[in-house]
Amino acid sequence: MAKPVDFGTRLRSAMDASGPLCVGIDPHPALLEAWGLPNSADGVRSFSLTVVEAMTGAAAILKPQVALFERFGSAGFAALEETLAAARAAGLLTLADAKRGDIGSTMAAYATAWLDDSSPLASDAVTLSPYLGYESLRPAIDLAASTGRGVFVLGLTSNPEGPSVQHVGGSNSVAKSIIDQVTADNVAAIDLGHVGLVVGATIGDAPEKLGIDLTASKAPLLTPGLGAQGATAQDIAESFASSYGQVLGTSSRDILRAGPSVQALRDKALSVRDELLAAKQ
Ligand SMILES: O=C(O)c1cc(=O)[nH]c(=O)n1[C@@H]1O[C@H](COP(=O)(O)O)[C@@H](O)[C@H]1O
Repeated sequence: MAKPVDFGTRLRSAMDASGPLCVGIDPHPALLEAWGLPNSADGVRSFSLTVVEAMTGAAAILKPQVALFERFGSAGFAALEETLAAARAAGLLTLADAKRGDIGSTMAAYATAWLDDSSPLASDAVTLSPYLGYESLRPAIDLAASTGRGVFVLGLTSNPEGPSVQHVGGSNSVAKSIIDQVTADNVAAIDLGHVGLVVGATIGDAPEKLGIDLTASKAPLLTPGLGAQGATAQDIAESFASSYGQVLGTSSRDILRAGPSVQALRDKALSVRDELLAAKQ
């Protein structure tokens, strides 16, 4: 069988075609209510399919937040499967925000669930938590490589509690050690590698303070924190500087609040995308 095109190449093509934007599908109860939808699996399905329709051609990738589907059990997972299938049919990449991380043998099962062609939940990429040690993620990193998919490993997260773990060690910080290992996994990539990093839009000068070189990592950089958590495209441009070309700006509530009108959602996403493009230095 022909080797699949690698994730970094597929993501770069999508970013070139539609802009450097990832739209989160986070069907929170308050958003469902604002959209006039029930707080149920049916409501979540309708919400998510509307986002897929609105974002076709306006975003490079969609990021369904798995917990907001999972809360409805099997019916919620069915809605997630339908959402992933609709995105695929529309030519949109998908990033399952599941934040998985476990001992290697269990990690292999998580990898199969989110990254194997045979799984109904197969996505183009999945978010991973490296707290059990970066190498414990190996089954997912390797399966992603062999199936043309990607992973996004938490590096410097957007929440205020993140530094209490990630900055520990100063110039030899926990975050730097994770990012160094991502860099090693992406070494053969020409442009973007298949191992992405989650680096919040809210991190300020943390990379500089911690001596972290995001550019050398060749990682696609997912930057939550834009919009609802207070960060702007300009903040991202300042924090990321020479790695800005790797940035995939991501926003959920700030864009989703424009719904339920498909046109209003699309217009809002396009304006966030244009701000990201304009902030490029
Ligand atoms: O991995 C993530 O997506 C993530 C990492 C992080 O550091 N911060 C963060 O906010 N996220 C997710 O990104 C989304 C942000 O949502 P908004 O704040 O509504 O834009 C949520 O789904 C979070 O779970």
